[in-house]
This record gives sequence, C-alpha cells and structure tokens, in this order.
Amino acid sequence: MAGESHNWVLMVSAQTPTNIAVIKYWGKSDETLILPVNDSISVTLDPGHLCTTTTVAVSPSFEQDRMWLNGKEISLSGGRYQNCLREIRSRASEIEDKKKGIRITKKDWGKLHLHIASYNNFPTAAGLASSAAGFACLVFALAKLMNVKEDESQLSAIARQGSGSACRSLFGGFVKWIMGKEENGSDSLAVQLADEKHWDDLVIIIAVVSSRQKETSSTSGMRESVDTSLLLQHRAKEVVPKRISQMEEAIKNQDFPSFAQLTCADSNQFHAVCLDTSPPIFYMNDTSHRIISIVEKWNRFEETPQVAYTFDAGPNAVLIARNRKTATLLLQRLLYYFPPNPDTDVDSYIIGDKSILKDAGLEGRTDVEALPPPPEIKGNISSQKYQGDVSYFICTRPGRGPVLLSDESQALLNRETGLPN
Ligand SMILES: Nc1ncnc2c1ncn2[C@@H]1O[C@H](COP(=O)(O)OP(=O)(O)OP(=O)(O)O)[C@@H](O)[C@H]1O
Ligand SMILES: C[C@@](O)(CCOP(=O)(O)OP(=O)(O)O)CC(=O)O
Repeated sequence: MAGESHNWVLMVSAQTPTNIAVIKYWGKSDETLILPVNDSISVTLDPGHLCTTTTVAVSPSFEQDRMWLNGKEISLSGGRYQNCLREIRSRASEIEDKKKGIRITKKDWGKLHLHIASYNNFPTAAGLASSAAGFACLVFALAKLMNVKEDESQLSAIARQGSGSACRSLFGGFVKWIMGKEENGSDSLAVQLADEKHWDDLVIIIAVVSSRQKETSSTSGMRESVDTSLLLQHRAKEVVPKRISQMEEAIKNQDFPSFAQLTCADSNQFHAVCLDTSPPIFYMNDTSHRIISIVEKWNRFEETPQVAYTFDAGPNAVLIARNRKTATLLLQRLLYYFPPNPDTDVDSYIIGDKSILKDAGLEGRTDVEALPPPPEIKGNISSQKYQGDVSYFICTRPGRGPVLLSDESQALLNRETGLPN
C-alpha cells in the first residue's frame, strides 16, 4: 500500500434505482445463496423519484468496516452484508491514483476497512423495495471503488446475495432474473431485456396505502410458502416458465394488453400463494382490493386494458398505465375514490412527476372535489369514497440503471475524515 501518509481517503458515490416485479420472485431453493425457485421479470423505476445514493470509502486510517443508513449507524455483522462484502473484496483489483500518490494492490484490499453511507430518498422498509435499491447500490459502488472488472450481470449475482430482488436493480428498463442451474449460484443473475427508452410511453403510479399492521417480511413469508404451499410448487414449475416467455414477447412488442394481463394475473397468483401458505399471509388490505376492483371495472368498460396493477409483500399498489393520457384518467379516478384528508394539500398528496397532475386538471382541492364519478360506474349508486385510505401517490416511469455520481458535493461521507457529512 503506497501513499505519502495514512491520512488519505478514497471514495466513490453511486445512485441506484428500485424495481417492481411484473413476474414475481417468491420462494428460494437456497436461503444462504438466495437462489429462487423461478425466473422473474421487473421494471426499473425512475431513480429521479425513487432511488438509493451510497458513498463508499477506503482509508488506512479506518479501524473497522462501518455503515450508516439514512444517517444512523447500523451493524454490518448480518450474513447478507458479510456475503456481499466478501464476494466484492475477492474480486478487487489493483488501483493507482497518481495524483494522490495512492496505490492499493489486490492483496491490500483484504486488509483495508470500508466506510459506507447510504440514503434512500423514500421510506425504508415500507414496502417500496428499499432493500433492492440498497444492496444493488452497495455492490455497484464497491465494485467501482475496488476496480472490480466484472460486468453488471456478474455484479447482480453478488447483489442477489444481499436481497434477491436487488439483482434486478443493476439494470434500467426491463430486467429478467434468470434462476440459473449451478449449485453455487454463479449463473443466477440478472440480464437486461430492453432499456428504459424501448417502451417509454408507460407511466407508473404507486399508491402508498396507509397500513398499521406489521407485515411478514418477504424473507420469512416466502420461506413459509416454500414449506407449506402446494400452489407455489405448481406455480414455479408450470405457470411461471410460460409466463416468462409470454412477458418477454409482450415487452419486445410493446403489447400492452398482454403485458397488463400477465402482470395482473401474476400479482394475483403470488397473493393466492400467500393465502395458500399455512398459516396464511395477508399482504393486501381492503384498500388494495378496492384499487384492484377500480382498475378491473375500468379495463372491462374500455374492453381493453388501460392499466395494470401489481402488489408486492404489502398493501401498496403499483399501477402501470399504457400512456400519459391513460395516466391522467387513472389519477382522476384514484383521486375521486381516495381524496386527500382535509389537512393534506394536493401538492403533497401526489409526489414525483407532478406534471401529470396538471394534465389531469387537478391543481387544487376544489378540482379534486369537482371530479365526476367515472363513466364505468354511472347508474351505480355505490360510488363510495375512501378519504384518507391512501397516504400519498408517487408518479413515476420506467428508468435507468445505476450511475456513478462524479459531483463530489453529492457524497455522503466527508472527503477528509471519511465520516458522514
Ligand atoms: N440503502 C440501503 N443500503 C443498504 N441496505 C439497505 C438500504 N436500504 C435498506 N436496506 C436494507 O434493507 C432492509 C429493509 O428491507 P425490507 O425488505 O424490510 O424492506 P423494503 O425493501 O423497503 O420493503 P419490501 O421488501 O417489503 O418491498 C433494511 O433493514 C436494510 O437492512
Ligand atoms: C414480493 C417480492 O417483492 C419479493 C421480494 O423479496 P426480497 O427480494 O425482498 O426477498 P429476499 O431475497 O429474502 O431479500 C417479489 C419480487 O420483487 O420479485
């Protein structure tokens, strides 16, 4: 390790998106390596609205590996962090920064300690896949710092060991996690099916549903499903393989009706597997079910799907609209049924890409109050409203994969001390 003094700190910052599965991963064949029982496909969400920023630093003055998440120090002793750190370290190569007079050999990396600071620009552990963006960002940033030569797919196989769904956040656009055949998991990795520009009409609206209950974590939920659900066996063996090829075709051809039909069916089957688990797991709540009914009714009325819905291990709805026009109609419906609480203004109720609000003619509370019932329920007296049942909405779209942040002002660690800013 050559350096003029022991005071240098070398660091790298990166930003990584989250993703939403349209063909779900649910069930592992290996808990430690995190090997799934079926392939899955996801859409990467625009990091402009939901993303993780991570800064990783190395210095001979650091005495141990340390990590801060959203400003608070957390332990790195968990197996998932340890596995990612070990795998990345074993692939580190020599680096030389002549300007700073720093040289780190392959062997040095085994002895040097790391500081990691990460920030999610959305709620952590709230069913918005923070672990996916978080582990993908950790692995991506460390790979850049340590001059790891592997490509994104090979890095995805490391991120997978932090959280399964994280492997799909190494790419933008549409991504497939191939379950793989090797016992050591080396071929269980993500590949990009199409980048974010391929199908850029799609608009995504996430309904963050108010929920008081503590949910079963994905990790323990899927373990219980593997142990007890016969439907899961059938799904993994018979249903998903066909859906994966149909979904790939639908994405390739920008075939929205097939995309929507497959997305909704797969979300519903995943939740049916949860119900088939003993004891049963309930991730969706009444609000989630209501959102499904609203979308189903509208799609049927239009005679072709306008919007797809999908739900992960929680009550939040992820709604994918075929284009911007449809997204404005969707937003009008959502605000008709779920108006904000009296103390919430429309501007803080809809976050992300607010331009859709304007297109939908919804600039203030009076516009929301004036919304007419949607035509598909005309003549139906049960057009009840559910004020307060949704906490807020996030408007977004498919987005790009991880990027390095070259602007030092975005770093989360101090350049001199390597401690959080
Ligand atoms: N930015 C991050 N960097 C590293 N690890 C993170 C980061 N954000 C979250 N995590 C890890 O992920 C855990 C949260 O994962 P969890 O699966 O409970 O929630 P989630 O991913 O937000 O929601 P869900 O999986 O239900 O969509 C955190 O406790 C932490 O260990
Ligand atoms: C329902 C899902 O979101 C489950 C995600 O599970 P995780 O990736 O969070 O689980 P672990 O691998 O145990 O960390 C579906 C999906 O994202 O494919």
